[in-house]
Amino acid sequence: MTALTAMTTATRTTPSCAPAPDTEAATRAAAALLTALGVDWDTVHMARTPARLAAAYAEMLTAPAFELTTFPNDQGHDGQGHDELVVVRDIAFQSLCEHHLLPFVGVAHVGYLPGERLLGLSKFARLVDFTARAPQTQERLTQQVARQLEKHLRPRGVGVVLEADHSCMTLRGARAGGARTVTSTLLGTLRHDPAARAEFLDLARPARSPGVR
Ligand SMILES: Nc1nc2c(ncn2[C@@H]2O[C@H](COP(=O)(O)OP(=O)(O)OP(=O)(O)O)[C@@H](O)[C@H]2O)c(=O)[nH]1
Ligand SMILES: [Zn+2]
Repeated sequence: MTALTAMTTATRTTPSCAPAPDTEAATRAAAALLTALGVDWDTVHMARTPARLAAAYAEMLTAPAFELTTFPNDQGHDGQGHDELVVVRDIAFQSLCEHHLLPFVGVAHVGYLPGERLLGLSKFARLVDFTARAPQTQERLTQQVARQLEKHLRPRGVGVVLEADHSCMTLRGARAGGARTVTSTLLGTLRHDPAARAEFLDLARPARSPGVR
């Protein structure tokens, strides 16, 4: 099958989006919050700060729609398709912890053992970004990315590893600067087959500083 044919037989799925934010109401609320916190924002320099704050949160909470394009997995040797792991490492993401609405920022390593469908490579990053733009916990974000891949690709296995710095834990509160949280969700063969699990986790191994074992 040619690449062109594969394109024409790709299936596309547009994930559903949250309703558009009411930026005027958010701006009024941001002004009230700053006032309640004792911040004198009604100055030449800060007059637009409530609007900027509202816009910043609206941007961080609004997921851009995209199409989750998949292709038939029939282009390998003898039309057998690709039957080994596909892993996209180091996908930068940012989200907001649902407890403090402060950012947690890190990288995602996402992979799968293909079945009948292959995913367009850019869609790993789009799916992570789409899922991250909401009040989240790292655990739920990890699981939601994995479940979306399972639902749309019906692969033999899925693996997702996220590493992130939570600013609610590093910039305030515990002030555990440098602490990094690692979460994983493994499904199908990657969960149950020890060799496949080990191979995926090796490929998705959290980055280590030079000299750290
Ligand atoms: N499991 C999990 N916890 C998170 C995540 N993001 C933030 N938290 C935690 O949510 C908890 C909220 O705890 P609370 O005691 O209600 O909030 P708090 O008084 O501000 O707690 P401190 O952060 O310890 O000062 C904190 O322990 C946060 O570190 C996440 O993605 N997953
Ligand atoms: Zn938090």
